[in-house]
Amino acid sequence: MCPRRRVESGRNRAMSPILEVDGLMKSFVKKRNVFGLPAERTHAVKDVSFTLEKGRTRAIVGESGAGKSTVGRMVLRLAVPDEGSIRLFGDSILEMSAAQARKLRRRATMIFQDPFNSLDPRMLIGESVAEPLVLHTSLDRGGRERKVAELLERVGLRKDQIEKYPHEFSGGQLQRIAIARALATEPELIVCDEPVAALDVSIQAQVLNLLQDLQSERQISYVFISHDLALVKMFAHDVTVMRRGEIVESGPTEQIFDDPRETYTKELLSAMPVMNPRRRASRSKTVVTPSS
Ligand SMILES: Nc1ncnc2c1ncn2[C@@H]1O[C@H](COP(=O)(O)OP(=O)(O)OP(=O)(O)O)[C@@H](O)[C@H]1O
Repeated sequence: MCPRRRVESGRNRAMSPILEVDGLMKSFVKKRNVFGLPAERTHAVKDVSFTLEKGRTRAIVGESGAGKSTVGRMVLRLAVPDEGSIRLFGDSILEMSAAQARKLRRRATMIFQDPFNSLDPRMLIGESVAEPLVLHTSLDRGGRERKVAELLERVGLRKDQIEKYPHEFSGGQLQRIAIARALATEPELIVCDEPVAALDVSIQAQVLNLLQDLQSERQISYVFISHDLALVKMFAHDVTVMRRGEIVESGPTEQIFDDPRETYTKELLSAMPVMNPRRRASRSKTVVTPSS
């Protein structure tokens, strides 16, 4: 079911991070009193720090409500942390003006779990993919049409599908279209929030293979949010395990899967489905080594 991680060169290891997240805190109002003032807060993210290098993938894993999506949204300034700092491409995104943050949308973007919801049902596919080009580039109509055709072809769709609506596609095709749209401005970072969770198992591998190929071609970095450890094992170079807003453990994928330090990580791993239960005992020997 999972794509095979292709072996790449190790040259990125020594690179300085494109993303540095330090001491992030975020709470939400859970309940308000009769005067409308906050009475109870959810501490969604507590002291979260990690880095991500160019061309690499950091998975953020953990059970529902662990704070994974909130971290992903803060990385792109779609949510503002209460405390902490985020440096993206060397700049502090929390200190940027709104105009600078808009420019950042060219270089850093997001793919969501449900591609149908992330595409406007009333817009033709070609229009949806062209939208970021209208917003962020000076390409003229002809240039945009050529770029959209090239993007759709790259993600495995035909040019003639440009003039169709989202409801005419399968879930896997829609996620490919959402990826084409995300690629339009040639981003260097994509936050992928459960990008294949809504897809059939057979389609998950195809979409992840596409993301991996794009990473190899374009040196894109991914923050890969998932609760599916089997996919994370195949796809990520580094893993951050979260629970109740906090980091439990962080490290290279092979260390987290082969030699987890924390009880919670061990529990998560032991709950991981195994294709053939008789191989459970030897699972640690079958870990696919991510590129290093
Ligand atoms: N906009 C919001 N308003 C209020 N509470 C929120 C908001 N966003 C997230 N939360 C709360 O913050 C906590 C963390 O949520 P978050 O969605 O980040 O977790 P998650 O690990 O991504 O979960 P899931 O895998 O279910 O998406 C949860 O308790 C959630 O209810």
